[in-house]
Amino acid sequence: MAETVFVFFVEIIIFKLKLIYGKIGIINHGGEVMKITAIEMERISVPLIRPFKTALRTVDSVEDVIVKIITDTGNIGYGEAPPTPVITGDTIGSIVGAIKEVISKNIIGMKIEDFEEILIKLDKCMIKNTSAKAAVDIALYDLFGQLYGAPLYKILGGGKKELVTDITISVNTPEQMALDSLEAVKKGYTTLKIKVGKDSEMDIKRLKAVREAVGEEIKLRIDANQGWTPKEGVRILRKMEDSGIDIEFVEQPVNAYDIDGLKFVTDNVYIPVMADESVFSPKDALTIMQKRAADFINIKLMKTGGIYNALKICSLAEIYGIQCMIGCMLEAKVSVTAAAHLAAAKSVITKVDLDGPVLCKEDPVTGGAVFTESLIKLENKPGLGIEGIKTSKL
Ligand SMILES: C[C@H](N)C(=O)N[C@@H](CCC(=O)O)C(=O)O
Ligand SMILES: [Mg+2]
Repeated sequence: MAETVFVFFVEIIIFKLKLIYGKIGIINHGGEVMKITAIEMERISVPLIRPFKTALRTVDSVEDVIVKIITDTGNIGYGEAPPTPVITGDTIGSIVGAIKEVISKNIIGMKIEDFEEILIKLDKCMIKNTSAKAAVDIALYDLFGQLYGAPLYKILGGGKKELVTDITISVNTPEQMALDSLEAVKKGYTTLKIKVGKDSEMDIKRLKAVREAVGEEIKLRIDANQGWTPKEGVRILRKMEDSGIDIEFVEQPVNAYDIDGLKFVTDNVYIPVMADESVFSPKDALTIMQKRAADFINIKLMKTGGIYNALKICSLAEIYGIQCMIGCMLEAKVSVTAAAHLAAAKSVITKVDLDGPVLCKEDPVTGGAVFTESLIKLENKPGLGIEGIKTSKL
């Protein structure tokens, strides 16, 4: 414990020194290559304010792997990956195994200066394992920002410094969901993401109760997390339309692999449909866009394997004229900061579901973006601006 706290403070001091000396030109990365010398992994365990419940699972805490990419210049790039077995298939063990046994062996010794080469290596060195790849990709982008002394959103071409996120209301009884929604609105949230997909008749009652509680001004988006069959989805959504409950969009009404079923829902309701679990790779996104199987795409770094592939989905969405949401799993501030930088840089990302950090009881991360309920503010520090993380050993 004492050792972890010591390392934490030393990391903060090193970071501050780099900021000071970087500013007055003593550290000039202009001529440096920044070689990767090691990849270390630790973990964070953060209790949630309340249980997070979806049609797929119930979780009480964030249990994520923290990745630190160490370089010969003393710079550290930070990344993070949550185990989300029901969506990505990844566990703590699989994330750690993929990084230790495959990814590290492929990228240690490479230069951050040769950025695209490293990202291609990372993408190609193994299939699947998108959470492990995302954690490493995020740490690489952090270092890339540090190498050129600019915050990631600027490196990605963006100028926006603030975002507004929704907050998720877990699936519970209609009464409980109405109370939770009201509490969120009192905290300043203007958009709520309502979890449904468990018992279709009850879902309509849930939505009615929430709408009654929060009034007409609050935007409601719903997420069924694959909970309905295509016909069931159409029936429920039409009932919602008929009862006049205004819904911004519905996320992933049907099974992730049922693209025809997703299209069936999209074609048969007015409420716009967003693909979430159906889209991991840019190829998945392209299929959805070509088939017009959904109206929107939810981009999550843990599904794409990081920013490198997320950018490709953004480009496809620009070409096809499809708006995207940036989402997250149960993630703390490191990976959600990376997602916020991406969203700030891409105007095709018009919707934000980055509530991971505000669902947590504690914040183990110093630095990064500032999360104040619905408001996310990006800092002007190099890369992600992470200063230190209270971690424990794996
Ligand atoms: C946390 C975020 N608002 C969210 O709902 N993300 C996922 C589910 C994440 C999980 O189960 O860890 C989603 O389906 O959009
Ligand atoms: Mg979803």
